[in-house]
Amino acid sequence: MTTVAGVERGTQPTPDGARSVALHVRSIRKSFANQEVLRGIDLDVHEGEFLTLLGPSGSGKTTLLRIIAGFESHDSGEMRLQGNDISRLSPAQRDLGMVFQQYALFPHMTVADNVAYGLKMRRWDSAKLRARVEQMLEMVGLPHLADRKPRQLSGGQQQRVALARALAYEPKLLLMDEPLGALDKNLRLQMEEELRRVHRQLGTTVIYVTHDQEEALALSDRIAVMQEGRFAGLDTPTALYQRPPSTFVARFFSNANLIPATASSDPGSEGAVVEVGDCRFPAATDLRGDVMLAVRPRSLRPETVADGLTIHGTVIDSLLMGDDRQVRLEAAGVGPVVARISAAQPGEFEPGATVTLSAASHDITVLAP
Ligand SMILES: Nc1ncnc2c1ncn2[C@@H]1O[C@H](COP(=O)(O)OP(=O)(O)OP(=O)(O)O)[C@@H](O)[C@H]1O
Repeated sequence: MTTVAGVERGTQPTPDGARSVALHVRSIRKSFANQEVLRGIDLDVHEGEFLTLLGPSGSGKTTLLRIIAGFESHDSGEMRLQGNDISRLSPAQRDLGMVFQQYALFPHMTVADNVAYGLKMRRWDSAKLRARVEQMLEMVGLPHLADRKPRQLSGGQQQRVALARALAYEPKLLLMDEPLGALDKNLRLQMEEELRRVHRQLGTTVIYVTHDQEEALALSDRIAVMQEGRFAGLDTPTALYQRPPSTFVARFFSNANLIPATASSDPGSEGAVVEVGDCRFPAATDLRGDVMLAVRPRSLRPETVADGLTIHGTVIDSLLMGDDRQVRLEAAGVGPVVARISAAQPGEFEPGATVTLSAASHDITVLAP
């Protein structure tokens, strides 16, 4: 029952068919020395959901995760885990799984003992414990390294052990803060696949922190985009990417170009018409007056369209990126614009070249400025 956005993946419906809420967060506020870093966070994470907190440095992601974990107190608001108020519980009482970038393994213990640690703390009997450790090491592909010490492992292998350790006792909720941040790109992609597979297999509810859009896109059922202590958007990756709710999300999440325009009522229809320079096209929006058009680099193509935005510009630079070419141009009446065009596309895209690019109206989101 996996969908494109993966929303249904691994979730456990309640008898009435709705997905039950694992973590319920309402109106969480937090200030440090008069600076408000969380400004009223509302969030319901569903059973089995993989939810990512995505945002620039300082937007409050780690603070929110630490408050959920119990390492940090909140000033006001409420938090319930599977219906129970956890606000006053210590981190140990909350019993959550955690994988942090800096959350090191115990160096003096073997890999197997690291994975067994949480099970011993919970007094699992030894036969059950051994079977579980074996199963978890199997799951992360490291059964042959059970007797090694952490220093004898690569960074990626250490993160796999950390994941196995956090998941071993089937926590109600797994919190992960930039767990792949220290890994190189290839290893990160490999670990993303691994995380997706493990999540599908176990159906654990996960809250994941990252500032990397691609990582968030690859992993998440839903993404909460954080901006200065608030959610600027909370939706499936596809919805946020294709229909960003604000200019901040458009820029941060899909690297969209933001192009000033004017929207007015279309005398010929119920809808609106958007004007940029001498280009006019119908648009799906209730906004009128000054607006901002969000146009993703990939939506701009070297062709003309009947309904949409057409821009003429001079190429400033052109960068080959594998199958794509990233072209930056200065467009007449619009300003700087970035387009991402197939490298196989014939045509002149070298600096100084004059080009015409268009985006179809259905690929353009009209936003309040
Ligand atoms: N213990 C603290 N004392 C004072 N200020 C803090 C403390 N912890 C965090 N802050 C401030 O709160 C704000 C949010 O920090 P937080 O670490 O939650 O952001 P973040 O989105 O996780 O950033 P990053 O991606 O850089 O980790 C920042 O301005 C930070 O300086």
